[in-house]
Amino acid sequence: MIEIKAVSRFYGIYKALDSVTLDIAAGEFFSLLGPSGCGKTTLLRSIAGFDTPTSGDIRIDGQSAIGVPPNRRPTNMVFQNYAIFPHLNVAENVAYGLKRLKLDAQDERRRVGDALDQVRLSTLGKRGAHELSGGQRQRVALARALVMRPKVLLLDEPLSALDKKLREEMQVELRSLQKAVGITFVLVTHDQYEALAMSDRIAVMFGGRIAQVATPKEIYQRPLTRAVADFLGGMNFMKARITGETATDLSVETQRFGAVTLTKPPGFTCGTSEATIGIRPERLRVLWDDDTAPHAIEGHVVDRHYFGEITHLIVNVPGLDAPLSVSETNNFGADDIPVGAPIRLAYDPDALVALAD
Ligand SMILES: Nc1ncnc2c1ncn2[C@@H]1O[C@H](COP(=O)(O)OP(=O)(O)OP(=O)(O)O)[C@@H](O)[C@H]1O
Repeated sequence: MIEIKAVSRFYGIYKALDSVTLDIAAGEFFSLLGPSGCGKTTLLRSIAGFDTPTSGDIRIDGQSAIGVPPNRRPTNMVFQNYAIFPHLNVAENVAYGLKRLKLDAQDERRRVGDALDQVRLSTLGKRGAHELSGGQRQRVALARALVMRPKVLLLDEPLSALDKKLREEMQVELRSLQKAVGITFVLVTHDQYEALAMSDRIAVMFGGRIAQVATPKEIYQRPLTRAVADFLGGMNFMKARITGETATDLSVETQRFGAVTLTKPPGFTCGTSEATIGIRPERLRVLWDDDTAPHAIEGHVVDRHYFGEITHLIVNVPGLDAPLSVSETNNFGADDIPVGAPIRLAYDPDALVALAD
């Protein structure tokens, strides 16, 4: 549906996009995720036609979009600071973009009604724009884009102005809206949880480049680089000695996690004697009383942070460069483990990943 081929964008000598190549499928909910300044908005604006790549090609629905103005593309964009007109009511706001299509009044009414239904605002058509909550205003902005019946909806941090609870509700709503309308959504966000919760696939970007493209589960559980692992959540990083290497695998020996064979990440520099490996904090499980596990390590709790449903334990393990971070649910009393207590942690060797730098 959208083919991005070797797209670069220079601002003077600054490279905001560095040879980005990416395919987004029809009907996909695709997220561009990365820290501020990584180039994700520039890429989205290039798909919309508000920015022009310095080199490379963007094809939408099989046709090159380079040189095609935004209003001639089968795309529509929902901006971060969604401008809705304060002097128009909800239905008039939604109808605004349709005026240039010069539809007959009945057609126009039907399309506005459909768009309001899609965002569950059909009872609020007559409301003034200033009489709406943040979530309702966001839905008006979505309806304004959907009423144009685009093949691709581009969303630039659409939920960032909403408070946490409403944002989480809107994430669920946006996801089901996308499934219901069946069109391609491309979302820009710097919030990893938002990307994980909503997307079919995520591209993680750093410094104008794509670091990894994968499903939420794969990118969280199998990050290819240290930076991707770190951006997507907590990760315990460790150095491991390389004892064997094939085209696809890396055998390593670690101080406390023993000898393991891991998938070699593409881009891993061969010929080094050390690798970085990682394990997510929730993949370390507290062993209580007489519990046993095929793989376990021992240490002492040096700090504890309470987060309601979970507790983070910081565990010192002799022989490791840094204490381990452990995320445990509070169902069994992890929030009561005293600082200083000895602790045993179970893990599954499959949870270890080798990471390229
Ligand atoms: N018009 C411009 N002129 C010069 N530099 C620009 C321009 N627009 C963007 N940049 C630079 O290009 C880089 C990428 O910007 P972009 O807005 O795409 O980042 P982003 O990942 O979307 O960040 P944010 O989340 O903060 O919006 C940034 O370093 C930014 O300063």
